[in-house]
Amino acid sequence: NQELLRLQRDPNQWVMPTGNYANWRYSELNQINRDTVKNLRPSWQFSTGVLRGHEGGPLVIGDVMYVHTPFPNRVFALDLNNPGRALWRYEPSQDPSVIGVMCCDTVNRGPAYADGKIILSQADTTLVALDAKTGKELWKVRNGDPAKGETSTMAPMVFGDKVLVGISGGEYGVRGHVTAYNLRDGSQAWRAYSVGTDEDIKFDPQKTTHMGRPVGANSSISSWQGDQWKLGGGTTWGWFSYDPDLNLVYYGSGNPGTWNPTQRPGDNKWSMTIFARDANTGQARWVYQMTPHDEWDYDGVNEMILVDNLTVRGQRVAKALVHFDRNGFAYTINRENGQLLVAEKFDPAVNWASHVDMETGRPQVVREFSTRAGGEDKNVQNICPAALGTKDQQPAAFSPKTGMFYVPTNHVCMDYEPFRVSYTAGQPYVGATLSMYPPKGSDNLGNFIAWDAAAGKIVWSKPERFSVWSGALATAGDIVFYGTLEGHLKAVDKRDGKELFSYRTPSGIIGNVNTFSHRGKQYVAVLSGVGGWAGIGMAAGLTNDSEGLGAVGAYKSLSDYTQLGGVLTVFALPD
Ligand SMILES: O=C(O)c1cc(C(=O)O)c2c(n1)C(=O)C(=O)c1cc(C(=O)O)[nH]c1-2
Repeated sequence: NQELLRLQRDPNQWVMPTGNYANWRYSELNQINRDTVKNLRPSWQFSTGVLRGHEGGPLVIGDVMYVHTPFPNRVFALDLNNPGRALWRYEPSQDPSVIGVMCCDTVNRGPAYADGKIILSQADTTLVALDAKTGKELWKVRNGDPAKGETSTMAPMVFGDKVLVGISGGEYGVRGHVTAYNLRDGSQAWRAYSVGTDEDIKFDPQKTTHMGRPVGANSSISSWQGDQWKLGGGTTWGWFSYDPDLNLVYYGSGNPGTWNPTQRPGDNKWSMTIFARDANTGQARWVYQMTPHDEWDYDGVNEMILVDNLTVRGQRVAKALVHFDRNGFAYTINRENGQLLVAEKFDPAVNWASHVDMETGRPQVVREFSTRAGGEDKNVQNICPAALGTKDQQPAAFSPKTGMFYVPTNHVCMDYEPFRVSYTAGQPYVGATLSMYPPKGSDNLGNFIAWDAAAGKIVWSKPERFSVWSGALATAGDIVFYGTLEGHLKAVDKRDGKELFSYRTPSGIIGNVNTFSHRGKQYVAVLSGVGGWAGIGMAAGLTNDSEGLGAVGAYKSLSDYTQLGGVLTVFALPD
């Protein structure tokens, strides 16, 4: 989209949830920097009136800030010339029964902006375009059916004249897809499934490649038993990135249907897969399946960060993609052709696989931590990472100034007991009982790390009491921001992770930090409002340790530090 290509270069604005098409979450602004950040103060705050987990962050277009909420998915257009005053408010009417089929809290990762429209993907899968000036509905379309467990939490993205959106419901046997709608009127342009026939998944058996080779005919269906692919999962609830020169969009697919691996033999393609698709047609150029035949719920949906000119073991790579997967491996890939360059653990605790075979691309699974090796109803213990991964949806930041990645991570292990389930539409299709805890010898559940994607190495690591469930922001001020589940907004030195600033906001932070400037002054904005999978105990009022798929027990003490409540805080330096 020409307008977005232009606007994403303007550091005064924040025009898409990911910062730019490459998912950098980086800003050239440097008024707030290593020396001045200690003076940062809240400038104004805004309560959203919604209690559950607030993911994503506000967009800033010109003089207007657009703030969204979890279900019921309110949107506020706030006037930056009169901070906190709403120019308009929008609240869709949605059947609240959708709340019951959202796996991991009622979160929403933010709307998209393009061509004078704000595009929101509601929990009930309605995609609605609003007039950015007035908040009036311009068009809306239904992308899925909550009665079958299809919901939405993700941020849509606009490419050219289309808006692309995915779907949630991997815990309900939903077959994932991404769908492009025409920005003009909401009519459907194309839809590509993660699993299914070559036509459904938009693969060309001869031209679409995996590890450099054509995938061949029926690559997905032949990797499933019988009709199981129809409940195959591979939902698409994470982030999109886009390379305008290659005209390719990148994203990952989630877990295969049912968490009980014994019930679904085969590689379960193309769940747990990175896709590179043509933005005009949806046709797949290349794919890479990170976790064939998943046994741990390591959804592959985390963001793909696009960087240029990396030198990996002496080889110059003009166009690379870096991805921190739930499975604990960080991948560096040639984004033109899908060639695997680096796959290394980004938490030393990761134990389910010894390494990734660089010839086949397959992780080498350690038998002791295979959840199917002992059959059903066997409790496999001390698997690291836990199902919520070494990193979940919380996005990392990239600084072109340092060439480093700044990654919010989880440091959590699990016991996993698979059991047999049968499918009923709209009912959980999980088939595993979990408990979660920190790795042996650790008492912290998270780390904030800096990562070198060419070498595949941690540069520094800063422990946090809880998982870092918020998205990072790197700036030209030589600092990196992130939020903690206790509710602190922190700024650290990009060189060594040394804490330079910490401020306690009213609730735990699972939102993504961003920055903008208005009338010559730099601001930093973040949503507080604890929740998400890590905070599901508090968000949904669950108290039994095994509830929330095992997250309730692990994060039990969170309520000693924070309480629910959505608040936007905007920070600035004193005049
Ligand atoms: O399979 C799915 O469709 C699906 C959807 C979502 C979601 O939409 O939020 C999550 C997950 N899976 C998931 O596995 C997960 O760890 C997770 C964490 C969160 C969150 O926002 O904290 N959502 C989701």
